[in-house]
Amino acid sequence: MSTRTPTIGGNWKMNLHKAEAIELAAALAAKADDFAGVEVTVFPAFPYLIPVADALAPAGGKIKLGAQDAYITPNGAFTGEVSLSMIQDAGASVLLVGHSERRHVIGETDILVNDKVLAGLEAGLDVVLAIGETLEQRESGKTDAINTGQLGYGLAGVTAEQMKRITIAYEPVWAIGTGKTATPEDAQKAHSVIRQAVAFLYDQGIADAVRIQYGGSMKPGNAGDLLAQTDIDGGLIGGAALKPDDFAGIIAAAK
Ligand SMILES: O=C(CO)COP(=O)(O)O
Repeated sequence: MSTRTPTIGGNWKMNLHKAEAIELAAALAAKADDFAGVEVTVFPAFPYLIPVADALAPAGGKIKLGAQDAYITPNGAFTGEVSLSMIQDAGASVLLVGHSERRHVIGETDILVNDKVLAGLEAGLDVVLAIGETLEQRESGKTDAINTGQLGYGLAGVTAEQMKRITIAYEPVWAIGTGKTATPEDAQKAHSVIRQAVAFLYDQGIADAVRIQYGGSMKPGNAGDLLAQTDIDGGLIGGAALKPDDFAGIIAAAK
């Protein structure tokens, strides 16, 4: 049995306006005692980091605040970007990097993803590194090559000590927002390969300790079977994280 603490993230993406974000955060804060034993993080859109931090305050740190992205350099002339120190100032302690929507829609490269991982760690944040293959890559047999490649690029330069602050999110792109979930067996296979790759890059102890979350149409109804897999240590949730009962149901499944 794994000693890894399950970790469930709610990636709100570009959803919810201020009142809705506060309402959801307050509803989760009210349930925070039920989340004992599971690390829970929410990732609101940038403008709402501060009001969400305030709404989470009654949970006394039991729900972490994360940012969906940040730029790599200190404050300066970078129009439209948000710095690491700004997200920290707003209350975030976790940084999500390399989400497929940033890789495939916004066009972030492996090099920029790696720069963000290193800068986030350097700033003292915990970092969630998201990786995952597209449908075309899966159908052409490249799933493991893509995942291990994105993993290796993403972690380049990350020290063994810093690996304690890394969580990996395996999110098959074809399962995100589509209602198509990877089968527990397929997800387990991918997670196992990712863990072996961490052992290859670092050592077995680090591979055994790192948490690997699954993301892609995880819901209360399928979370139990996915989270029961040996190498699935949690979930990164999109759509179902916008509804407090669904998100709490997934957290309950992670216990
Ligand atoms: O992209 C995801 C989380 O980062 C998953 O999104 P869905 O749960 O909506 O498929």
